[in-house]
This record gives sequence, structure tokens and C-alpha cells, in this order.
Amino acid sequence: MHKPVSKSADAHAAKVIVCADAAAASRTVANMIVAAVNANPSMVLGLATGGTPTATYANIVDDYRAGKVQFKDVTSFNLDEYIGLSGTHPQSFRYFMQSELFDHIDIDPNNTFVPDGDARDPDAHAIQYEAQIAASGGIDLQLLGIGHNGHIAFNEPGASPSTRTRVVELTPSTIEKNARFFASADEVPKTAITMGIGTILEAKKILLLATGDGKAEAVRRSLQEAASEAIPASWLEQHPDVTFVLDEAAASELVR
Ligand SMILES: O=P(O)(O)OC[C@H]1O[C@](O)(CO)[C@@H](O)[C@@H]1O
Repeated sequence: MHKPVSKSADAHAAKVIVCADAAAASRTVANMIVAAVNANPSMVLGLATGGTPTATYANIVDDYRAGKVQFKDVTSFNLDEYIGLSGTHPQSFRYFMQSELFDHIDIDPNNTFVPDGDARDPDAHAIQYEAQIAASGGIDLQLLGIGHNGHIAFNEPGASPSTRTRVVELTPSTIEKNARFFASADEVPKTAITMGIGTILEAKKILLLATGDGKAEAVRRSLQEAASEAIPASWLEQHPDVTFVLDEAAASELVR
């Protein structure tokens, strides 16, 4: 049991699943996604990038190859993309999704949506992206990671729960953390297009995967402090169907 310490009376308690290690947490999330697709083969999936979900995607590819699931009628929307990187740039989130998941399953490429980091008018593109999500009928299941500073997608501290898909500036700490994927911090784009917190909160169901002790404080503050702009993931308390899937390390600061 995890006590929702200091949460407001109208907060929804997230479900929390603690797994022995990152591999088990990744497999748990893959199983949940595969089960959801099998229950609704034409579902709309919200997908995340970053280091955290790579093992989950590898597990999903394994299940696809084993004939346990098909994606031919699934539509996907990714959370975010760096501005200035085209989809062929190896550090773009479009490239990541192709190489980690889409190129290995039967999803229709026309039904995979990632914000276009190369859009001529990123503000207009963000509005169009929202319209595309709405036209799809909305996201059925949204996968999230969490940043060390509590960000979800690229909604950095300061983001309100009413934010929509838009252009944002990345914080120096996020740029520094993500520099590990680039040759140097100087190469990390300073701006991105991201779904807003309000956009994310409209998903019917939300799964947040966090692994490693570097995420322990952000996880604890999200689950056990009053929601505030200081920790964007804390706004998830406003959603009635959120599950945090953690490894022991990411769960290690929770008051149990
Ligand atoms: O999984 P990582 O690499 O720790 O990243 C944390 C979060 O930051 C992002 O990279 C920013 O969107 C997310 O993709 C991810 O959920």
C-alpha cells in the first residue's frame, strides 16, 4: 500500500505496481499494452520516447513476432518532438519510434503520428496535431515516462493542467540529461513541440513507467505531494485511471 500523503481530498489515487527490476516493469507495461490492443484492435495508442520505454517496445516486438498481437488497425500519437530535427535525424523521436517499434510491427505508417520537428510553422502544427488527435476519437491508452524534474512529455515545471499541444522551451536540466543521446549538450535542441498536460489528461487511461533511483524523488512527489506546477506529473491526480509501473528503485522513496 502507498499512502497518498498530502494529496487533496478530490485527488484520484493512482494505482501503483512495483516490480522487482526494470526488466520486469518493462514486461508488465508491454503486457498491458498488448492486452489493450487485443481487446480493442483499432485503438488509439499514445506513445512515449526516452531511455525508459525501449525495453517495453522490444517486448512488444517480441510479442508481435510470436503472433500474440497485431497493430494493423492501431493508430498512434507520440507525445513530443524536438524542434529542428527532421524524422531522419537519429536523435529525433520519429527516428526513435521507427527504429524501436514501428519498423518491426505491422502498424500502418500513415496511422503513426509524431509531431513534425521540421514543421515550417510549429505553432500551427501543434494546433493541427491536437485536431488530429480529436479526429481519431481521442487517445485510449497513453504511455508516459517521467523526467527527473517531474516532467511528462516535454511539459516542464511551470506547466499548468490546462496546457495543450504547443511549442515549449526545454529547461537546462532536461537539456543536460538528454545530452547523453547527443554528441554534446550544445547539440540538444532548446525547444520542442509537446502534447499539453490537458491533452494527456484527456486520454482514457494512462500508464506511467519509471525505473531507476534517479526517478525516485519525482515519483514520490508526483504520487504523494499536493499537485502543483513544480512537478508536472503530479497533475495526473486529476485523472481517474492512472497506473504507475515502477521498479523497486523508482519506488524507493515512496512512503508505504
Ligand atoms: O526515459 P528518460 O530517458 O529518462 O526520459 C524521461 C522523459 O523525458 C522525455 O525524454 C521527454 O519527453 C520523455 O520521452 C521521457 O518520458
